Amino acid sequence: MWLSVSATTRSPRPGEVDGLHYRFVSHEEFDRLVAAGEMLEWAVVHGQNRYGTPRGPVEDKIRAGVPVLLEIDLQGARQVREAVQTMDGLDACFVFLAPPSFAELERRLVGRGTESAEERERRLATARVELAAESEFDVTIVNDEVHRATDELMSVMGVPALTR
Ligand SMILES: Nc1ncnc2c1ncn2[C@@H]1O[C@H](COP(=O)(O)OP(=O)(O)OP(=O)(O)O)[C@@H](O)[C@H]1O
Ligand SMILES: Nc1nc2c(ncn2[C@@H]2O[C@H](COP(=O)(O)O)[C@@H](O)[C@H]2O)c(=O)[nH]1
Repeated sequence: MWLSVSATTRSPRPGEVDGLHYRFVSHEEFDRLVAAGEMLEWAVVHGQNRYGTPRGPVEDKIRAGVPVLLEIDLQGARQVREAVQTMDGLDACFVFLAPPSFAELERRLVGRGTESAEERERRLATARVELAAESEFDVTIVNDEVHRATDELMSVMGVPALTR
């Protein structure tokens, strides 16, 4: 399994590494990637920053027969659903990763401590919109205990559970 590294115009949080967590790019570079058709999908997420999936590495992995995981928002998932329909023989499964409850989602976001109260409210508003779209997805996995949820995701993807 290969986890795609997204490009984003968001600034890195402490501890985030360019090329590992994201490719942190300027607005100009993001514009260039979009104009050159190098994004499989992209969206403005939480009404603020742009995030997108670089097309090349995903296509390389698919050609090599490696299952690819995209961790993207609802708008991106809708774009990928459209794109997949035009790609012969490609199989995609759309997984909705749900929090155990809205209160727990809020508690975790507060615990992460990376946003201002205003920014957090924006993210919670996005979460409400996304939770309302759960039925668009093929499978829901509840992110209660991280290792259990990861194992369930690996099972959906048909790959052996990660060794820990
Ligand atoms: N299963 C879990 N158990 C406990 N804490 C979790 C679990 N999953 C995620 N968290 C914590 O919740 C916080 C938010 O998770 P994450 O950073 O993955 O956000 P996100 O889903 O990408 O949401 P956003 O789009 O707002 O960033 C993080 O501090 C993360 O460590
Ligand atoms: N459409 C896309 N959405 C993406 C991509 N990478 C991440 N995301 C979404 O953004 C939020 C916010 O991320 P954060 O790192 O600022 O907390 C994340 O939860 C995803 O839903 C992408 O490539 N395309």
